[in-house]
Amino acid sequence: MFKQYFKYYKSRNPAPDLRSVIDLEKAGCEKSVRKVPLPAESPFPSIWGLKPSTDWQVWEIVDKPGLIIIRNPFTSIGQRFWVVQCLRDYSKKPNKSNIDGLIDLDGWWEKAQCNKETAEKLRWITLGFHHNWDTKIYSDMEKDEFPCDLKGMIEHVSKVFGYDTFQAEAAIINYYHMNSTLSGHTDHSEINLEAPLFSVSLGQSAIFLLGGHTIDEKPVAVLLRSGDIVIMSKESRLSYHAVPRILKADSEPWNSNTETIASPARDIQWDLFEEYLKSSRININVRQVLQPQQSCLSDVI
Ligand SMILES: O=C(O)CCC(=O)C(=O)O
Ligand SMILES: [Fe+2]
Repeated sequence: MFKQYFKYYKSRNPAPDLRSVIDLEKAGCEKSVRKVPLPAESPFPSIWGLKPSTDWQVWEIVDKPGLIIIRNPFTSIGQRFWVVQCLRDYSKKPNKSNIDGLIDLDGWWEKAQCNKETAEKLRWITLGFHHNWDTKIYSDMEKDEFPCDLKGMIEHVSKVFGYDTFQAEAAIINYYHMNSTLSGHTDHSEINLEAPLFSVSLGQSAIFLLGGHTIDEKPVAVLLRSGDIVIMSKESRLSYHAVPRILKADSEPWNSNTETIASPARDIQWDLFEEYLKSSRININVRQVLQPQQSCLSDVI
């Protein structure tokens, strides 16, 4: 069932009918989603490029309890900040990437300016506890410091939802281009599977499929736009999911209200990042690995 839907949405010829994709900006999605209220008097201010949480619009997919979507809670400058971090800063050692051994990661962003092929070669990097794609087992030996800005932003979001003890300990940054897909999988390598998973979309849009705990369950398809944050919690934490298609964005929230974008954000060569973003989507996928009482994997619980 899951695979059939993946193939359907991936297909170029014939192109899929997108009418049953849940689009939070379209009237008619009310039956598929319910609004999640946040505390009215939120003590959470505007930081990390996010608007104050009182301005966030939060939805839960009715058929997939625990699948929460925050509709772009970022300011325009906030989106730009995280794009720059993902392209220029996190793409440096000691972070690991799919281009290790092929291209010097430290020089990737500079090289990417002159060569589109080099730009498109970077598909993922890992931060903190490095995800091992072969064994799917995290290790204390394969761990680097988690960037404190990303930790700050994600833990801020987690607190708004009452996950006061959530610790951002591992992240995968996925770099997609217009023909990229991510096939169906579950994320189950973490010791702590009660902690939710936070997933930030930037740049071009995507169809996100979320099924159930087996591949036999019918998935829902949701349109994710730049800035949207998906939280996979509760029943949805261990559900199959995939990205069968990248779609051209119908708006560029990283460019709205740019007159208010002051230096130093103006000083960085934003046009280079903007060029990359025209045909790319970036996804920041953040997890807690350890149980609250653990300080490393070898701590017995
Ligand atoms: O790109 C996405 O929205 C999802 C990425 C994902 O599922 C993963 O990195 O495990
Ligand atoms: Fe995933």
